[in-house]
Amino acid sequence: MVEIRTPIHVNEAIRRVMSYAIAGPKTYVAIEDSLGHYLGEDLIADHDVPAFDRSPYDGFAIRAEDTLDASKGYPIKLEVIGEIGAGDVFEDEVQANKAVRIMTGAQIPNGCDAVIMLEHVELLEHVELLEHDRKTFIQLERRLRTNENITRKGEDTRQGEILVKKGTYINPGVMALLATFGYKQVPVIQKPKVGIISTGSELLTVDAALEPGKIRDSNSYMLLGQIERAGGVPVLLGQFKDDFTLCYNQVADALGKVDILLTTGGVSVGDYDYIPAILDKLKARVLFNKVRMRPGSVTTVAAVEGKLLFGLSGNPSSCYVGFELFTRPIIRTYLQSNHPFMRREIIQLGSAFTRPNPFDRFVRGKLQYEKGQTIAVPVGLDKPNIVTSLAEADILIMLPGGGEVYEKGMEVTAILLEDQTGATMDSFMHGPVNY
Ligand SMILES: Nc1nc2c(c(=O)[nH]1)N[C@H]1C(S)=C(S)[C@@H](COP(=O)(O)OP(=O)(O)OC[C@H]3O[C@@H](n4cnc5c(N)ncnc54)[C@H](O)[C@@H]3O)O[C@H]1N2
Ligand code: MOO
Ligand SMILES: [Mg+2]
Repeated sequence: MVEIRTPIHVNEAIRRVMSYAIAGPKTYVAIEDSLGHYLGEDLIADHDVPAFDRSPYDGFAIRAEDTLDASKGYPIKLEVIGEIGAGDVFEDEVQANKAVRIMTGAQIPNGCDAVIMLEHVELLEHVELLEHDRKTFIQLERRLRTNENITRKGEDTRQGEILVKKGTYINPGVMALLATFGYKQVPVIQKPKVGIISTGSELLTVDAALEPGKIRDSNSYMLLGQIERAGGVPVLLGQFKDDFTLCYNQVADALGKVDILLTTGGVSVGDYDYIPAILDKLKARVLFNKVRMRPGSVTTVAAVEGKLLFGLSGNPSSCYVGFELFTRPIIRTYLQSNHPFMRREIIQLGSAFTRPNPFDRFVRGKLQYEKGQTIAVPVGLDKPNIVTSLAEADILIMLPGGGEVYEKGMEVTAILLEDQTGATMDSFMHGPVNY
């Protein structure tokens, strides 16, 4: 007798998986290696930025009050008493009617409260004076306000501000902040090790020549990319033929080596689909083995020895979708991301789906931009065994199950696969459109 499975709603499946989510520990990486990690502590400004008043231009630091009488046709003259490059400090207090030549980024000398750009002054050299007594003057024909052209201390940020919250994805901008505040070593959340086991006697290695009845294992490498995109460290544990003892031993052994384990294939009701029996023998707690979704309805998730084991479908598109919906938020929660779920947006559907489906559909699609409108365009054939559609997909178009048909131009929800901002569990499950 073929086992009859009871399908559960996608949100219920997510809830069950998330009840086993754990947070990973903190560790440190060199700032050079921090891109793509999740920050392990709040990044708090420990000093003002900038830490001193500085010049935004190459020009002359002056005292605004000395320019009160300047106007078009009525120039005033200031004596240039020195020069400061970025990184240098002018030690003396600047007195009335004096100016200091200053470069962009240099600290404003004491006594000065405005900067005039090089292009806005005329430089006068008094050659009639003796060589050793030569003086330089600038002439300007406009009045400057106090603090004009000065980048004020603390303008960018103030000491004590939380600039980046713990659990934020480290992008190049966050790296700039880490460097600004002297983080040679960056506190990050340790990335989870995610093991991949491919099952199937039909599978060939990537470098093998095709043989009758066989296919190359594409799921392992697809999952490798998905794990990295989610922020985990993929661990390829091999591909195994459909042999119960062999697969059981591999799975049991792998559980000790990784934080999260993924298997692909062998999860349905076929004669050689051994994953359910392996879970049984491992005494794993099966959270679900059928979800009201297409593709990926056979996705099975179990908890064993405190770890989650994701029995993903062998069909490439089903495997892909099962990972994104259930494994990705587990990886992101491990990374202590504040937004472990994928962002969803309401977008216009690019083509019609006129055959109703009782299950919720997650159609591979891509964002297309037309005259200021964003359109969710399905890519490739919408079948679970399809691999080619995955290359173009940057969204999953959600089409809720039931009797409904979907016309071109209707508003639907798209899940953004490449976005790093993410979403909370609540906004993912109950966003603007329910499914
Ligand atoms: N009688 C039933 N048959 C099937 C059902 C069902 O409910 N009743 N469910 C179907 C659905 S839906 C799916 S999805 C698949 C799930 O199959 P399995 O997870 O058991 O996977 P396999 O049988 O091992 O393989 C399915 C398919 O995928 C190919 N495959 C497997 N591994 C890889 C890999 N690493 N790289 C690329 N392609 C892979 C494999 O050759 C098969 O074509 O079951 C349906 N059947
Ligand atoms: O699990 Mo299957 O992918 O629903 O097609
Ligand atoms: Mg099967």
